Amino acid sequence: MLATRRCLTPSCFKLPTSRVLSSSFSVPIIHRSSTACLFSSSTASYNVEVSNTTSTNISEYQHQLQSVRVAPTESVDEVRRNLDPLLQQTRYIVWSSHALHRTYRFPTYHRAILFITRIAALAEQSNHHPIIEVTHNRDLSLTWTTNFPKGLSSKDIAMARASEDIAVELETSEHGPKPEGAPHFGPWDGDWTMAPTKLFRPPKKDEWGALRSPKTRKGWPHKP
Ligand SMILES: C[C@H](O)[C@H](O)[C@H]1CNC2=NC(N)=NC(=O)C2=N1
Repeated sequence: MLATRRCLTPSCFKLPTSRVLSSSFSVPIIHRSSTACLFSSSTASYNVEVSNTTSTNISEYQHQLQSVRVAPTESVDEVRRNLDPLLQQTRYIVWSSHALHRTYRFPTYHRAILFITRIAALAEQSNHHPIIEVTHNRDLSLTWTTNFPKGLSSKDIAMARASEDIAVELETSEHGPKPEGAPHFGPWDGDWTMAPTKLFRPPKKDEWGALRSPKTRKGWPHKP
C-alpha cells in the first residue's frame, strides 16, 4: 500500500542513530532513475519498489557504504575499505552520504568540554576540523566531512577513529568510569559521584555586588 512518497537519496534519508547498526533493511540496489519509493507505515523496514529489480537484503551499514560520496581526490574502494570496520565497530554513521556523524554522552559537562579540547588539539595538528555540538544534557555530537574538495575522505575516517580513542579515555557513558587508580582529569572536573548540588552554590551575600548590573553600582562612570 502506498504509504508516503518520499525521497530516498541518502541526503534526506535520516535514521535514528540509536538503531542505525541494529536493524537490517530490505533495500534493493536502486536505479537512479526511479523516484517511486514506498515506505511501509511501520518504521521497522523500508520496502522500495523499483521497476523490474528484485529487492536484495543488505544491512544498513552496507547501504551506507554504498551510498557514500567520496572526495574526488580519494580512491572510492580504499575509503570504503577503511570505512567498513569503523561503521561496524563504532556508532559512527554515514550522514547525508558525505559525512561521518556520532553522538557521545559524558558524565559531566566539564568532561564534554575536555573532550572538545582534546579533539581541537588533534584537529589543529592534522588541519582537519569537525562540526561539534554540545547540548545541556552533556550529549556531544561530532560530524566529520571534507570541505575542499567536498566529500568523505580518509582524513575523516582517521579523525573519527581518533575521537573514539579519546572518548574511551574520557569515559563517555558507553565506556563507564575508569577502574580504581586510573588518572583523574583534574580537581575542577566533575566527579561521577558528585551530586549536582555540590557542583553549584548560589553566590554569598557579599558576592552579589559583583553580580549587580553596572547601572546600580555607586559612582559608576556616567554614560558620556
Ligand atoms: C586552509 C585549511 O587548510 C583548510 O581550510 C582545511 C582546514 N580544516 C578542514 N577541515 C575539514 N573538515 N575539511 C577541510 O576541507 C579542511 N580544510
